[in-house]
Amino acid sequence: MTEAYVALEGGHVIEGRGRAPGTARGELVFTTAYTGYEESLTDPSYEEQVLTFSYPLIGNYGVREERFEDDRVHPRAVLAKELTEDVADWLATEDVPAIDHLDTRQVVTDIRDGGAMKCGIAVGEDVTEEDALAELEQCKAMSEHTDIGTQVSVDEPVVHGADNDGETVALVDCGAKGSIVDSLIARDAEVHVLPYDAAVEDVEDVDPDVLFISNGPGDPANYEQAIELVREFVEDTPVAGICLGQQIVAEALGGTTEKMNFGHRGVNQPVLDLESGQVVMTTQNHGYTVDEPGDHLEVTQINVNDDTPEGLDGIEYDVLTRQYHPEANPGPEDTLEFFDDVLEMADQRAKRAVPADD
Ligand SMILES: NC(=O)CC[C@H](N)C(=O)O
Repeated sequence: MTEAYVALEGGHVIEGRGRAPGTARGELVFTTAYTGYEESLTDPSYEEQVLTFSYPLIGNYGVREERFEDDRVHPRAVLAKELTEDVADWLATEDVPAIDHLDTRQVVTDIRDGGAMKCGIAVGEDVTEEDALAELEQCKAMSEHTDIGTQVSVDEPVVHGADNDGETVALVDCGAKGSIVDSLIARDAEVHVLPYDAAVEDVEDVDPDVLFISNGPGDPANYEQAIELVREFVEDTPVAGICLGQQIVAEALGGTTEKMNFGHRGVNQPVLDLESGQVVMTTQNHGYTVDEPGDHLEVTQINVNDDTPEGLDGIEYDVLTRQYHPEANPGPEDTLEFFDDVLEMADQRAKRAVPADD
């Protein structure tokens, strides 16, 4: 019989039904997303995390590659109340341990009370509680994954939309979701995807209209090179960022970030635009947040639930960032116009740089 154990920080072990074998460890988090499991499971931002779905049935519309955000599953393991055969088989093929028939309400309550925590997972014919505890023992805190970018980034620059006539984007790939690239290409941008540790010269070679910092896993403070790029280019080049990108931009420009208790992960996080007064529903997946924006950035959007910064604008620089995922996938498409706004910012800047001949 397949055994399946989750060892929680503090040593409490819970038992479930094994659906995909293996051992794993990671930061235990939950998402309230009720659809979009293929997109969430292939989102590189979940690297080094163990993902619990709070929605009880996961997999009821199958598994289709065209909905993937990357070419592999990123969470180290998956927990749910009920996983369908399709999803369990997919995770087994990907060597990602999966457990269901757990009381996920209790797991979510534990995370809400204790914060995102370390955990150890063991699933297999003859694994024991001790195997899960041994994984927990070796589990690192998220901030200790100091070079996590190397696990999720391209190794070499890749160009998408080379025939496009629009803005040239240098996208620093800290674990970019495919939909971010797709959203830019769909707006006629030429997208140069650069490694997370790209040098200043690599960006200069692209000569971009906008420097765009992607989403990605882990602690923003560990992306020192991307922070440096923002500092280096922000005076002369518009800068944009999504999720980790917003945090990196804040770190670069005198702001601060902090770890949240259990973060925001779901597809119905309400965000208020402070200027228009409009509230939109957003997709989110983050465990860190901007604390202080610093003197060069202004908070333009906030989370309705806890007032954390959701959008930043540059005060004297051309900067536009979002903490949520405007590209959706999964989730509501209320915020896709962020990409239009970023490309418009780049276009306006280019026009200012080359005064019209009259
Ligand atoms: N989706 C993301 O980019 C996540 C950003 C960062 N790793 C966080 O957890 O806050």
